[in-house]
Amino acid sequence: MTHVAVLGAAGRMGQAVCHAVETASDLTLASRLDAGDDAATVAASGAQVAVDFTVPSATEANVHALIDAGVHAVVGTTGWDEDSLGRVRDHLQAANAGRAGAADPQLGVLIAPNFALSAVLAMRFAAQAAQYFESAEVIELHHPGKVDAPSGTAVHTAQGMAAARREAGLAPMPDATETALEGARGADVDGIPVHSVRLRGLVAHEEILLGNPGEQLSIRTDSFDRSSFMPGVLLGIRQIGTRPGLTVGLEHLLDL
Ligand SMILES: NC(=O)C1=CN([C@@H]2O[C@H](COP(=O)(O)OP(=O)(O)OC[C@H]3O[C@@H](n4cnc5c(N)ncnc54)[C@H](OP(=O)(O)O)[C@@H]3O)[C@@H](O)[C@H]2O)C=CC1
Ligand SMILES: O=C(O)C1=N[C@H](C(=O)O)C[C@H](O)C1
Repeated sequence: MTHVAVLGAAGRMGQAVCHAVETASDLTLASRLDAGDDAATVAASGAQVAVDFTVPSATEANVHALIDAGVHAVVGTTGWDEDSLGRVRDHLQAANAGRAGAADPQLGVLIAPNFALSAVLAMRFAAQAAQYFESAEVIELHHPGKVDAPSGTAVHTAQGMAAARREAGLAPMPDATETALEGARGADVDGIPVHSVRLRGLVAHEEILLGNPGEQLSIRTDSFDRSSFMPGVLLGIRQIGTRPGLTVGLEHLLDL
């Protein structure tokens, strides 16, 4: 039986994760934490794994506190960049070196921009397709309660496509626009325009558009309900104990 703590338990994702953990026969919900609670206290609740769906401003400090407390972490919160990921990687390396040969397990942290299978596949397909098209843009569409823009998924998608374009030696995308209003062409993520829509009724959606003369490829992922993220979160909880160090992206846990 794996004991699980949930950080951000009262939030939209936190509530769904608590329910998923409570209904899984191999997991026990050890503690629920929210704003004002100290992440270091999860070890006292007996949790071996903590799940973080909080806010971008809190998640990195939570993860460092969890590493210090000797608890594996599964993180869906957005806001990570190369610097913050590097700090977690270094912290884990030092912590695990200190635990080498000890009875305590080596610690793992999984940080995934998106836990939905459709989104993970969309990102993979977009990176595969990117080198074959002159033009590429990303449109992400979310519920209006979302605190950040662009979405972590859109940033990860655009970065993967930009890397594939660079490796293939593609020229910058054609774009003769003289922008009259700032923002009209979206945010620039490694040269790929990313557009953010916030609309009541939506949950989490993304469309990747790739264009060539006379043709277009559209790749679309829709999370109509937060249940779409739960199989990925549960997979992360079940596997993180056997994956020491930092893993970024659910694709590494899937047989894709
Ligand atoms: N990777 C993925 O698949 C997914 C990622 N996300 C991401 O997950 C994050 C949460 O999303 P969502 O659930 O919609 O957001 P919510 O705003 O609904 O929930 C966030 C919760 O975290 C709480 N919180 C804030 N600070 C802390 C802290 N220091 N410690 C513990 N809890 C804290 C908030 O409490 P209070 O309101 O009192 O401040 C709130 O209850 C976002 O970054 C979102 O982008 C969302 C869906 C899927
Ligand atoms: O805030 C959300 O809702 C979501 N956030 C993540 C993101 O920013 O990519 C994942 C998903 O899109 C839902």
